[in-house]
Amino acid sequence: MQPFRVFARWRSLSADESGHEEIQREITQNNSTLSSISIAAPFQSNSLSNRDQSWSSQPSMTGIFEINDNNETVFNAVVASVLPRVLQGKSSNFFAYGHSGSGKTHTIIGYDYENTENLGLCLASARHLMQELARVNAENTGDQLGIGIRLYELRKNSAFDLLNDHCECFVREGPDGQVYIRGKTEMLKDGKVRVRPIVTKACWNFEDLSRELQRGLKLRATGTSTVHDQSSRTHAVIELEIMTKELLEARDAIVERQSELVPVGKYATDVYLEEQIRAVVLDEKGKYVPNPDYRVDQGRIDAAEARKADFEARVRSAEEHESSLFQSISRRHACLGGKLVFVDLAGSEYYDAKNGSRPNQTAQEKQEGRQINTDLLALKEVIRARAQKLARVPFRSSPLTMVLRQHFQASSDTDSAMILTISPSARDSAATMNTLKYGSLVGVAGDKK
Ligand SMILES: Nc1ncnc2c1ncn2[C@@H]1O[C@H](COP(=O)(O)OP(=O)(O)OP(=O)(O)O)[C@@H](O)[C@H]1O
Repeated sequence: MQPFRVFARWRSLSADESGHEEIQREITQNNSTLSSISIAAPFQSNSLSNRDQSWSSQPSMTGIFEINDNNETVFNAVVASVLPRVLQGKSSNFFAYGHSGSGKTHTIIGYDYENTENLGLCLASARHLMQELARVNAENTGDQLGIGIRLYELRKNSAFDLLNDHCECFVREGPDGQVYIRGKTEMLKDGKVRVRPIVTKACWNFEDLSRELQRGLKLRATGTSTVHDQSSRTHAVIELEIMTKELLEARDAIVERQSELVPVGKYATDVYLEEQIRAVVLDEKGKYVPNPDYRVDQGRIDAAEARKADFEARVRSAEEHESSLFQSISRRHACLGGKLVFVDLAGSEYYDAKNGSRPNQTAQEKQEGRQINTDLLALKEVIRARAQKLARVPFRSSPLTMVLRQHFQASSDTDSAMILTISPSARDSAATMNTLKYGSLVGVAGDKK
């Protein structure tokens, strides 16, 4: 079986492309279950050099969807088979990769929320999971299972929380090696401090979840100025996790305890530094020497450290409570913690290592373009390293792979997939070919041992 499944999806010509010449394409089913795509660009296309006028991918595609295939067909082929595993508490990741306007959002979320056959992969999955959870909930009177949704867009080192007013959060690796996405430290009205992570909204039925998602996506649009182009300049991440109210509360309690620890930890550091500074003076040669008139108040340092240790213990106790609660609920419901992660990647037009940045870009756009290239290259390398079972997987290479690390580590690659969204318009030949080249490299990664 292919270590990481790659699919390609041709979208139909849009209204303003009607009359455009289409890319000539051919699919070859190889001896394995994998297919390859050959494309021959029309000769009047001036977007390709002669060298690039025809090209064949390696056998790397698990499936290829044609323009008449709707979202339901894609869902059935790509995601439906992993849902039973998610209902066993496992995780899977799905990526949409393609240039701006090629159909990533159409595939991941969909634009028609009313017709089930048009729901994107994320909403269709949520609908199926909610149906299953409703059946389980009806049979038991104790735990009520639902889906926690997180929705954020990633740009450089920041994540913008679309379920929390587009609040900016930062991607950081903690001393424990885990990656955290946290907002700025906020001072609340009651004087308490809070360090917000990305918000998880608990939903108990499909309609609520769909509404939350739509509300968040509107923020994505209004949080930017030139909507279409901007949406391609961020990676949108949607996480769906099966959970209960108690579990969510236990996780909120951890955040609360961690927030309480922040000022206490800072005070302990300040006290230590203050004491060390008072304990030295500058001599006539400008060197720091011990201050004969001051003795470090070790008692003050110890008291601050003891208080910090106390608050650290409170965090650990909240974490232990969450962990034991998780274990006890999952003994009753194996689906707890089952997770699906969908990533609508930034436009692949930025991934053009050979030709560099696009014309007419501002300095900021160029810098963002470079970051997106780094992210997309890093993602390919992570998938390749995992498929080849290398000892070192380069998760730290970019903020995107840092954020996705926990999801990759929790999931099996054979249950994850990338969908390459491609336009059949000859005008987009170069972009389409770049997308196919990238996907082909991802798809054959496991064979290059
Ligand atoms: N397979 C498809 N069938 C029908 N229409 C499609 C398909 N794919 C995309 N479209 C339409 O094409 C347009 C652009 O698609 P979409 O917004 O999904 O592109 P995108 O890749 O997400 O763009 P961006 O990266 O700029 O956000 C939309 O109007 C969408 O409805």
